[in-house]
Amino acid sequence: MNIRHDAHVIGQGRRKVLMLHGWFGHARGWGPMVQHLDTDAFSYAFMDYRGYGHRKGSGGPYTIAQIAHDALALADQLGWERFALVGHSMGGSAIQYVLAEAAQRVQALVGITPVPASGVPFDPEGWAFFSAAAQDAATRRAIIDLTTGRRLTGTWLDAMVRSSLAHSDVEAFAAYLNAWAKTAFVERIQGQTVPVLVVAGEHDPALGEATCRATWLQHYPNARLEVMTNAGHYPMDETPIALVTAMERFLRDVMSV
Ligand SMILES: O=C(O)CCC(=O)CC(=O)O
Repeated sequence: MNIRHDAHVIGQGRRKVLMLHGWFGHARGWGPMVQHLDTDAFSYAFMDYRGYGHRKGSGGPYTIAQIAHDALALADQLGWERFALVGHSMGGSAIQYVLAEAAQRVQALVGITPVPASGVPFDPEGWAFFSAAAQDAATRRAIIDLTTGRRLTGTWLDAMVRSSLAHSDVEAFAAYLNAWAKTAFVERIQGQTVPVLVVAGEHDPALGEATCRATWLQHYPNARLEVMTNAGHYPMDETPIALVTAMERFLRDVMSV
C-alpha cells in the first residue's frame, strides 16, 4: 500500500481502476470491500475530492467537472493512459463526467448506487432536509438511515457520521450537494458504447433499481444491472464480498490486459 499524488493506491495489477467516492465518503472510506479486492489482477487508485480526506482545506471548486478534471490529472500522474472508473453515488456522476471529457481513455464504468447524469430531483422539503446535513450531524445520520432502508444498527450509522465529519470540510460537503443533485449532462454521454455495470441496492429508496433502470440503462446501450440483495445505499459496507465479486467479474470480462 502506498500514498502517491492525490490518491491512495493499492495493487500491482495491469487493469487500472480509478475509485471515486460518495458524498459521505473519502478515499479511505470505502469500508470492508477494500480488503477483498484482487490486488494481483487490478491496481486501484482511491482519490479524495477537494475538501475531503487528505485534501481537506484545499478549497474548491467543489463541482462534478472539477472532480473529473482532477481524476484525469491523477491518471496522468500515475501514467495510466486507459482505465476503468468505479463511482459510488455522487462518484457515479463524476465517473460519467470523466467519460464525457475523455471517452477514449475510459475502458469501463461501474456505478455503485450511482447518481445518474440527469442529476437527482428533490421537492422543497427533501432539499431542505438534505441541505441541513452540512451543519447538522443528526441530519447526516438520518439521511444514511433513510437511504439504507431504516434497518441497520445505530453503531454503524454513528460511525459513518463520525467519519463523514472527520474527513470532509463543511463548506465542501454543503457545496457538493448542489453538485451531485443538479449537474445534468445526459446529452454528453447518451448512447456511449462503453461497457457499464450498475449496482443498485435492494433497500435504497431513491437511487435503487427503478431509478437505475429509468436513467443509466436508458443512457448506455451496453449497460447491465446487478441488484445487491440485503444492501441499501452502501453495498461496500453492507455486502462487501458480493459487491467486489460482481465488480471484478465484470471488469475482468470487459478490460483487455
Ligand atoms: O439521493 C440519495 O438517495 C442519496 C444520495 C447521496 O447521499 C449522495 C451520496 O451518497 O454520494
